[in-house]
Parts: sequence; C-alpha cells; structure tokens
Amino acid sequence: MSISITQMTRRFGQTEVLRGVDLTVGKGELVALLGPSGSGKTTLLRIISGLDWPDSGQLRVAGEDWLSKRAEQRRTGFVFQHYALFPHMKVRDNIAFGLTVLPREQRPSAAQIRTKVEELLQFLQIPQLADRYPSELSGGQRQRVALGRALAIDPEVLLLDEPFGALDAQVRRDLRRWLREVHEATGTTTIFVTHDQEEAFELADRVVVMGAGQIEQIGRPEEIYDNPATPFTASFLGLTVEIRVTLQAGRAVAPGIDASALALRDLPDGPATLFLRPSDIAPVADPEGAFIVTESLSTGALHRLRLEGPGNCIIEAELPRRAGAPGLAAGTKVRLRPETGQIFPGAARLTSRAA
Ligand SMILES: Nc1ncnc2c1ncn2[C@@H]1O[C@H](COP(=O)(O)OP(=O)(O)OP(=O)(O)O)[C@@H](O)[C@H]1O
Repeated sequence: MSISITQMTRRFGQTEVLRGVDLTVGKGELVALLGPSGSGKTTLLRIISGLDWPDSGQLRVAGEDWLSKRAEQRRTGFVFQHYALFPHMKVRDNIAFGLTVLPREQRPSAAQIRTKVEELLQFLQIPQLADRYPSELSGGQRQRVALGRALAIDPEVLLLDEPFGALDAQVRRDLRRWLREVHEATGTTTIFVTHDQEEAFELADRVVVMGAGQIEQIGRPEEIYDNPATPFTASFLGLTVEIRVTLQAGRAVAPGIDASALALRDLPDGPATLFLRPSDIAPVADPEGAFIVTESLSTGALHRLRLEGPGNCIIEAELPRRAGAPGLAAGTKVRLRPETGQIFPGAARLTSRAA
C-alpha cells in the first residue's frame, strides 16, 4: 500500500525530533531511511506503526487516515534490531503468533495457520529451523524468523529498524540479498531504517537521507551517491574532504589544486566549499606539485595519505594499494586534479585550512 506522510512533526520536551517531514512511498516500493543516530528514523517508523503519535501532520496509507487508527487496527509488520522472539516458543509458533492473536473474525483456522507457517518456512528458506527454540539459532537465523513473524499477517506495510545491525559483515551481506529476493517476491511496501550507506544503496529502490529531523534528500541510490544535494548529505556519504575554494564563472579556484576537470557550477561567484571523497583526490607524483605527502600509511587495500599544500591546506587522501607497487612515500610532491566532487556556496568547516 502507498504511504503518504505530510508535514509531520514530533517533539520530546525541547527536542524537535521530526521537523516537518514529507515523504511518499509507492505501493510495493522498498525505501531506505538513511541517517546518523538521533536523526529521527525510529521515531518515524514508530509513528507509522502506531507505537507513537506525531504532534502534527498526516499519515495516509492507501488513502486511509492511519492516525485515526490504533496500532492493532493497522496491518504493519515490524522487525527491530533486537527483536526478542518468544524464547519459550519454537520457530513455527513464533511465526504463527501474529495470526493466533488476530480478532476471532479475522483469525484463520488452526489448519490454515499451519499451512501458512509451512509456506513461510519454505519461502524464507528456513524449514530446517521450524522446531528449534530461539536460543538454538544464530543471530542471522533469528532475524529471518523475525521477518517470518512480521510477514505472517500479510502486512500492508513492513517496517524494518536496523534489522541486521547486530550481525557481522558477511551475514549482513547474505541477509541483504535474501531480503531483496523476499521483497521482490512479496511486493510488500517496505521502509528499512539503517545508518549504513552500503546497506541502503544495495537494498533500496529509493534512499531517503535524514539529518536532524528533516529529510535532506530523496532519490535513487546512484543519484544520491553521485549528486549529494546538501553539505550534510555530502559529508554523510563520505565526501569528507572539504576544501575552501573561490568560484569564478562557475569554476572552483584554489591554490595548488587544478579543478579544471570538475563540471562547471551554476552558482554565484564568491567563497564556496568543494567536497571530495578521499578516494577521488587522486594525487599524482610531480616534482612541480604544490602539495607534499607528509604521512603515508598502508592499511591492507589502501594507502592513506596526508597531504599539505598552500595556505596550510591539509587533505586526507586514499589510494588503492596494489601488491608490489610502491605507494606515494612521505616527502613526495604531488599535484591534485580531482575529477568528481560537489561544490556548495559558503565557507568550509572541517578539513581544509587553506588561507
Ligand atoms: N520517548 C522519547 N523521549 C525523549 N526523547 C526521545 C524519545 N524517543 C526518541 N527521543 C529522542 O529523539 C531523537 C531521535 O531519536 P530516533 O530514535 O528517532 O533516532 P534514530 O535516527 O532512529 O537514531 P538511532 O539510529 O540511534 O536509532 C533522539 O535525540 C532521541 O534521544
């Protein structure tokens, strides 16, 4: 079912946790809410599920006003990071739970519930776990069961709050792929909360970047990755190098940096900030270069470099490390000619200390 959130606000005491959120999720879409801790992601999910209420704003699902419905009248499936399955129930009974507690007029028969659970166990690729207790499962298996429990009631909306947050990297990757397959087969409208950009980008049809109670940007993963719309999104998505530049006819100018490969910007002349990913700086050894490598560290796959240039400008850069190939040693002079980066009007805050 489609979800439409309009001008939603929520405050706790003096803290404005949601500050006028507008979001539409299409029927069958999988949207990732991506943002740092405290940006309001969980609060938004709790409001959709009926565990919390906004101070103002609207929530419509398939055109119906959900704020006039209690939690148990909304068909939502919810999976949390630490969703405690009932420890005294076997996996099959955990999955059946949501169906067994439906009001009598909606509740399927015991035989129908058994069939439904068997189908879900097969569909989620966990039939071998049916008769185990939660304590006999790995973290990843528990989350598969938790999703089974959420899906059993055929939810109109599926809400996943950092469901893989407590698992190790390889299990997370496996579960991501599995969840994407499950979503393609069920077509349930899904909101997935994460602060892990790789997870959001791999899973979602669209990514919603949240910062401090507001939506900073909404778009397809590659749109957001290539064109972060705000300084907040740029920093959050790894464009952590900020260099103070001057814009002249749309071209960034900074001492010692050749910005001629960057696209021209339709921005007024004046001070601006160039945001770059450490991996997009691509320093090249050049005796005439204006920057010098002052530190060079190897971390397995990468060389991490600290570069110093005109006006005490300090830049942290990264280069892929190839076995046997020498990196850029400390003391090497380099030139910088970045090919991708974002420019926003206004002065730099963090890494650049150019005069
Ligand atoms: N019941 C509450 N009472 C007071 N403050 C709350 C309450 N619930 C949340 N907050 C505050 O609201 C802000 C947003 O919290 P929320 O859990 O929505 O963020 P989040 O983006 O999901 O963060 P995380 O990734 O850490 O879960 C935080 O500053 C939090 O401390």
